[in-house]
Amino acid sequence: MTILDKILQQKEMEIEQLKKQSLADMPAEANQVPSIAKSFHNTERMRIIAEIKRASPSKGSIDLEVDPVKQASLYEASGVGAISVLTDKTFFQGSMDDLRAVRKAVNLPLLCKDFFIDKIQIDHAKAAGASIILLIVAAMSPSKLQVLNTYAKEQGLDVLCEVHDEQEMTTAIELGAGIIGINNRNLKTFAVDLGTTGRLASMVTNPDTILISESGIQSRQDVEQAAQHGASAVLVGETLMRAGDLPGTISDLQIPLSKGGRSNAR
Ligand SMILES: O=C(O)c1ccccc1NCC(=O)[C@H](O)[C@H](O)COP(=O)(O)O
Repeated sequence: MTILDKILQQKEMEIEQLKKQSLADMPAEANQVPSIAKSFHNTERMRIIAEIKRASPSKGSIDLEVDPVKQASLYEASGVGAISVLTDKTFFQGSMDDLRAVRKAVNLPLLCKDFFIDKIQIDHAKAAGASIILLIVAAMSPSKLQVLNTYAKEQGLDVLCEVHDEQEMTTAIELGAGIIGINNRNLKTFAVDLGTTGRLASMVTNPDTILISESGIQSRQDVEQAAQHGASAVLVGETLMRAGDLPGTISDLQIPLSKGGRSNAR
């Protein structure tokens, strides 16, 4: 059984519990933040989606003591374009409370980074203040992907559709995904290959698609490589969680996109 299979098995159990809980909605104004779909278009510099990541299956503990509000506020002050909050408890030591607290502290788009396989999870993410949710193509059938994608959009949420191989990219394109995350990490083996972004990005012909390179980004050189392939954003977790000089590290990664981002890049 792969780690992704184990995570999804755990999610099935959590979903049963979620169905028994009632939802306390966030105040409507809490979700009045610019959407990634709008703010990442025609960007003149690489947008950073900075992740709050206490631990992970591949790396174990990263920073178990992190204060998510303090970290998110530092990210915002450093000029990131969005914040990703890992809300999974079992494998990443995160929580929906983290997302809720961060929502109250910053005025940026928030990605609820979890393993969505049911509408009820989308309801909870929205209630906690998410502006965008993650749909991992490898985690479900194309028909379920379509159902959850439609449902999230009906709730006013953006969707980050995550792919790792050619077949998944074909599924994302057929879905009409406007925001595609190319995960450089294989979620079954943990192997990271930054070349994944280049390989899969070349399949995307719609110049309006926002491409995000995810995982394993450590340096300005890595970001330059992602930019060459049309990415206008990078999702960075561990490197920022461990950075000694957070503003300096973020500034270093925000490279200029000379042609004004992907829409003008082809
Ligand atoms: O990070 C993991 O070990 C992992 C394992 C299994 C499923 C998902 C996993 N990570 C989620 C992510 O997508 C990353 O946290 C995110 O892309 C940032 O990656 P990094 O910059 O390498 O911390």
